[in-house]
Order: sequence, then C-alpha cells, then structure tokens
Amino acid sequence: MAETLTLRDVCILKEGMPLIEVDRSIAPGEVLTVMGPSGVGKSTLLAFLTGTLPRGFSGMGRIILGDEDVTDAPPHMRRMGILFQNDLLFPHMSVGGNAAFGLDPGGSRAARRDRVAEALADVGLADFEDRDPATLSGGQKARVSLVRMLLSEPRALLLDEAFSGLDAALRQQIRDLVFGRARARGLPVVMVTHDAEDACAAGGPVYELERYAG
Ligand SMILES: Nc1ncnc2c1ncn2[C@@H]1O[C@H](COP(=O)(O)OP(=O)(O)OP(=O)(O)O)[C@@H](O)[C@H]1O
Repeated sequence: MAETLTLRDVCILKEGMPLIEVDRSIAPGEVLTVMGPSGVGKSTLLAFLTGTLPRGFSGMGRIILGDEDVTDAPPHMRRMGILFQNDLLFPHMSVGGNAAFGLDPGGSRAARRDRVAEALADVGLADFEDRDPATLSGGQKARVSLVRMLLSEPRALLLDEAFSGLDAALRQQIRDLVFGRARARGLPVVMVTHDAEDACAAGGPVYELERYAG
C-alpha cells in the first residue's frame, strides 16, 4: 500500500495559543525530517498524527492518508506506526510474543507463528522467537521493535528520536534497515531527530520547526 501522507494547514495549539504550523506532503517511501529546538513541538506533532495529543493541546487542519481523511479517526484506526528512543519490549513475553503483539489477531495460530518467524528472519533474527527480550543486545531489541511495528501493517511510519539510544555504527545499521523497509513498502516517514547524520541519511526534505511568531 503506497500512500502519500498530507498534513494540510495543520496548526497545533497549546492552551489555546498556536505552537506549530505544518503544511506538507510526504510521498510513499519519502522521509520528512523534522528538526528544531528542544520544546518547539516536534513530539507534539507526532502525537497529533497518532491522535494522542495530551490534555491542553488541540489541533486544526487535516491529516490525509492516500485519499482518506483520518483527522477524526481514533488512534487505533489510523495505522500510524511509531518507534521511540529505547522502545520498550514487554519483559514478560518472548521475542516472538512481542513481535506478534503487532499482528492482527485474526488467522490461525500456525499462520501467525509463520508470519512472526518470517518477519524476524527478515531483520536477521531467525530462530529468536523463544528468546527472553532481556537477553538481547540493544540492536537486537531495536530490530524486534521494528518487526512488531511492521507486523501491525502501518500506513505511515513515525520516528521519535528512534535511533538515539544506539552507538554510531549500530545507529547507521538500524537506520538503514528502517529506511529500507519503509522504502520497500512505500511508507511515508516523518522522522523527528536532533542528529544531522540522521537527516542526511534520510535523503529527504528537512523541515525546521520554529517557535510560532504569530
Ligand atoms: N504532556 C504534556 N503536557 C503539557 N505540556 C507538554 C506535554 N508534553 C509536552 N509539553 C510541552 O509542549 C511543548 C512541546 O513539547 P514537545 O515534547 O513536542 O517538544 P520537542 O520539540 O519534541 O522537544 P524535545 O526536542 O526536547 O524532545 C513544550 O513546551 C513542552 O514542555
């Protein structure tokens, strides 16, 4: 499913005062990098996209995926996949259980098991299904988080400092993996980062959020 994500005349208000404005389209497979000073509203923009703005915030404008306006859809219907810094895996579940959490509950157990195994193998984690997440390296945990997110069949991908907890070499590896999967599936990506190398590797436009000047 290759769709464009459009943020049309979006303005987010905090306590009734404008915080940020965005009017952009992100093509399938494209990465829009969002940068800007701390506290400007980068994470708030992602919360608006996922439908999870905190109390005291409100949004105006439209969020359009393909030809569907999802602005008023509840969070679970929007199918926005999000990855955070140090994304947490559920400690009481196996790697396979964590990955399967993203799967639609329909279908047979065997089919679900096969999909999880295939998705894990696809990111270099073949036969990791029964492992305890606590025994994984940082890079392996990041891969499981990616699999869990991809198995939820997102229509767009949101990254909130998703690579920040990783050292330089691993950061590059995981970043390439995430961008590669997004490109292969034609997912539009919005990436919040402070890191110029992330922006460079994304190869797409950079949107510098500024404090609202009125
Ligand atoms: N849950 C919340 N309740 C009230 N205010 C909040 C909440 N979350 C964030 N804010 C405030 O909203 C503004 C935007 O915050 P946001 O987290 O979007 O900034 P950011 O650009 O992502 O910052 P950083 O780069 O430091 O992560 C800030 O003034 C912040 O203090």
